[in-house]
Amino acid sequence: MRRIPSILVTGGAGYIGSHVVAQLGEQGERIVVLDNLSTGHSKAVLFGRLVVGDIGNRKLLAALFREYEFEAVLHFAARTVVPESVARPLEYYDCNTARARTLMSACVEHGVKYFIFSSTAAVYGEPPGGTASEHTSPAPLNPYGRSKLMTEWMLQDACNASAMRYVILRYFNVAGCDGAGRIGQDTPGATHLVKVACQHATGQRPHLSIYGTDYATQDGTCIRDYIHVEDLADAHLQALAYLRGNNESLIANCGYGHGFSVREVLETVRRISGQRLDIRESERRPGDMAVVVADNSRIRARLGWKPTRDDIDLIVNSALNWERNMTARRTLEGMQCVARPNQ
Ligand SMILES: NC(=O)c1ccc[n+]([C@@H]2O[C@H](COP(=O)([O-])OP(=O)(O)OC[C@H]3O[C@@H](n4cnc5c(N)ncnc54)[C@H](O)[C@@H]3O)[C@@H](O)[C@H]2O)c1
Ligand SMILES: O=c1ccn([C@@H]2O[C@H](COP(=O)(O)OP(=O)(O)O[C@H]3O[C@H](CO)[C@H](O)[C@H](O)[C@H]3O)[C@@H](O)[C@H]2O)c(=O)[nH]1
Repeated sequence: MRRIPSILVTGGAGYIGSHVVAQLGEQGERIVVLDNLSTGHSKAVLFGRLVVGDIGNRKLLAALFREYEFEAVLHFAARTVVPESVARPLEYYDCNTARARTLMSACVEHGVKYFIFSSTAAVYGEPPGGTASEHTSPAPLNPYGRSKLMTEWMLQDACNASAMRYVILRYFNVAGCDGAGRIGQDTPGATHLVKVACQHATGQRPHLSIYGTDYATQDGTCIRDYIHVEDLADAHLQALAYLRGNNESLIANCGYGHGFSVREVLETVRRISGQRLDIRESERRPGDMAVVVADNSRIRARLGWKPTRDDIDLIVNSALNWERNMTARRTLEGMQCVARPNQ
């Protein structure tokens, strides 16, 4: 039987993966999404076939690789909540490292050409001076970052020993959603600042906390490099084109190269939403770094990546629109539930 040429996207029902699937689909790529729906949602998969299953399921992988000829694998599937990784480290090493190994092994066995891996700025820990370039030595401070760094190393070793090539993208702080409002960040238990601030501004959380106001920054709060999810999705399409262009494997940071403090982000959410925010100043969150910003010169030079949404107002606006739509949808679903018994 002739295998169907396709691209495999693991975790494609999740926040970032679903945005990449949308862009790949719009470009006419044939896609198979493999997702166990632990934090993802089937309705977020706008293109391609969704296979509900786990990246660690060897039998399922064997069946998929028998049916499809995967030219490339884009690997998003992971556990992603840092405090949870501290409390339950072995679950993170299992999902992010051990199961990734099972996936990689199937890729090498079946001659996948390209592997694009979702890594994280968390591999840098606290970069000296606050800015991380790909030359900065990785020094992750939590099990999440370590589980991703181990997978980077495993991927590099697997590619060195085979014909597979990789792009490892180290994302900084991802926020915002699809410009058309079809998909967004719907990850249960998300702890990301922009997400929780927009949830508060739309009445889904009673208050907000600033974790630490005594950092050595201008206003005492932590600084991060917030990147719009659609600019990040562009980087994946460019990474795929780069690998198809017969270029060598690459590690690249994905961030804008400048940051905003927690207070600046919250002030933006207040201004754009027009809502008064109930903000409480709390203790530092364990494991937080004062400043984490990307040196993005490599991704610009090597992938030709030119972000077009480097605007905190735009990021917050799109995240707010998503939360408003979600709230409206839930209200409607609630009304339908109430209406049904009387029908
Ligand atoms: N969100 C961020 O700010 C951020 C920053 C840096 C890196 N990343 C990385 O980006 C990737 C995507 O993150 P996200 O924010 O979209 O998270 P997410 O939780 O929304 O998406 C992860 C997806 O993977 C699926 N999944 C998890 N374990 C699986 C498994 N064993 N088998 C199959 N599917 C599985 C989930 O159901 C979900 O759909 C992750 O690898 C994460 O480490 C995210
Ligand atoms: O309710 C909140 C949530 C966050 N913060 C602060 O806001 C900043 C950003 O926190 P996020 O949780 O949004 O993001 P992190 O920088 O902790 O980590 C995120 O970005 C990292 C990359 O830098 C990793 O990829 C990680 O997976 C992802 O959660 C931190 O100083 C945090 O203390 C608050 O003050 N209040």
